[in-house]
Amino acid sequence: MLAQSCLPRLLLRLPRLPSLPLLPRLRALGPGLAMSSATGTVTVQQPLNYRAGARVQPTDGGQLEEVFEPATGRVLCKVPCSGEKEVDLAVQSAKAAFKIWSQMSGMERCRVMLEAARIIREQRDEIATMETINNGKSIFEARVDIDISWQCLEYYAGLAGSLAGEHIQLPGGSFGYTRREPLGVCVGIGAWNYPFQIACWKSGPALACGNAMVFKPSPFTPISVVRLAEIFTEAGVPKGLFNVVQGGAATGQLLCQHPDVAKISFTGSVPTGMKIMEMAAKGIKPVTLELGGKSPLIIFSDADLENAVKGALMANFLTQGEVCCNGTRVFVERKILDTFTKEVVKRTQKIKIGDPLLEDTRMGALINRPHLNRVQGFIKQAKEQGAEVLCGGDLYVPDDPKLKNGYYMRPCVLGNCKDDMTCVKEEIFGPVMAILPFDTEEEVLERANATKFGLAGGVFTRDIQKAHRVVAALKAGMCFINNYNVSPVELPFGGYKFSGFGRENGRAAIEYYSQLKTVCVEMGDVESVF
Ligand SMILES: NC(=O)c1ccc[n+]([C@@H]2O[C@H](COP(=O)([O-])OP(=O)(O)OC[C@H]3O[C@@H](n4cnc5c(N)ncnc54)[C@H](O)[C@@H]3O)[C@@H](O)[C@H]2O)c1
Ligand SMILES: C[N+](C)(C)CCCC=O
Repeated sequence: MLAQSCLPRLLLRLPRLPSLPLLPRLRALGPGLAMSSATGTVTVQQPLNYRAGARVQPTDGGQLEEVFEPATGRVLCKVPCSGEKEVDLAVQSAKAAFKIWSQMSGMERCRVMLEAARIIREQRDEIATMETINNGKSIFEARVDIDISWQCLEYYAGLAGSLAGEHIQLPGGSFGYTRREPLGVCVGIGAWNYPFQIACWKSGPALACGNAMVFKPSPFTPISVVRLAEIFTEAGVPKGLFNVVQGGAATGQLLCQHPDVAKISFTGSVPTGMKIMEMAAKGIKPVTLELGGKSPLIIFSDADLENAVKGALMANFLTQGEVCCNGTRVFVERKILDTFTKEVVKRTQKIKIGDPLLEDTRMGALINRPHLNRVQGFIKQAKEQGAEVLCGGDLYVPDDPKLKNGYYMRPCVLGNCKDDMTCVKEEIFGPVMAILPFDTEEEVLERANATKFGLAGGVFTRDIQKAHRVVAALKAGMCFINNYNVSPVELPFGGYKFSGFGRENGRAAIEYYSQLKTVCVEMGDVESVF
């Protein structure tokens, strides 16, 4: 399914890289990860904080967070949460590197970032393997994530050399100009569904603009971002430009409240986003919020059915459905409801679930046991409220004994859904699609927009006017016509309403990682009022 739709566009334009000999490939995983390519065999021993160009143990590491391998339920490592002292050391390290990096020309920054992109590309399979082991998504998808990651750094490297202000003529030969300047030390806080990619979506524009960064990944997925930090150092950024602190809410709060932090870029849930915004308000810090969603996907009866069905699966089942912009409310024009539903169910049942490191797996394990239970709870409640489970929704136990404690479930399609059901209103963040029939364009738009969220939306139709009319009326930041969940880094991504504000990717992100200085130049004498 994925191979036929988004991948050619994402990948085929890339020239092939020569494959690397085995030893450098293993070394590329970093000294901390003794890795074979098999699920259930990994150990992580080295420190996962990164400061001043090296892996470090936090000076005041507190509580230990267990990190799981979702495919097996094994503990991969225990990571100490960073305290106030470690957070301060990371910020000071970033502050020192900022002085050097911000004085470099855009072209100099471009070269370093291109080298980082090249290294990621070269080590794509190894990084994807780490991501799969720690997140549970299929290796097939993780490779796409890593491709999007290095493309993001390449894109912002390209912009770094052309960041510029304006020249404005004023009367009498006077003039003004603007300078686009970096903000300083930016904090990135990430969610667990796209650990490496989120770190690149934040560090790419931040570093291109001349900022430094301290990044805190989710405590569930602390592993791959440290590799990104090492790659930046190998590529030639000043030591301390990109630092990693590990921890959960308490560490995140210390970062947000640190007086030397100039900006916060957050990806995560709405409730945490509210707290981040409050902390940012107290420090008058600009903030980017990439939050959750419950996005509509509208299928009109004139759509190409084959594409619409593929689009609905793309909109719901990538990364086990743990995707912020998923089109989980699938509105289907009543005329094609039965045909569409039958086909969607048929293809959903064929999705290969299991060991995420196997090449033919298309759905791996959910992030952890509590989250799997939460998703199961939504399905139970949906049934109680009258929805019909058309397929899946139950736990899946793979035959392979080493996977028996992994967090697997069968992707679920719900029929007989109503707009006021919990499964239709709340973000489930799991592989659960709700199908909702509609009759008219006006009606479906009203219903599609009747949500507090506004991250994404999609429409499938062959009618070009209708397609553009519908997306213009959707109150969502990222809209798709005749596809879903493709993510070219050239396009800005971000939400409306409770889904947040600010943008990642595209030129637009530059606005959120820089500030504008205006310079007014007098060419004549001062005409004083006094
Ligand atoms: N819009 C997007 O681009 C996007 C992308 C991915 C995920 N998401 C959203 O993220 C959510 C799932 O991710 P999650 O469960 O990791 O979210 P979460 O809000 O629980 O945690 C996100 C991050 O915030 C940190 N954090 C938690 N409390 C904090 C606090 N008080 N102060 C500072 N930091 C704090 C966490 O440790 C983690 O690193 C979903 O709602 C999903 O839609 C959005
Ligand atoms: C790469 N995707 C599929 C567009 C996901 C973006 C990040 C949201 O969770």
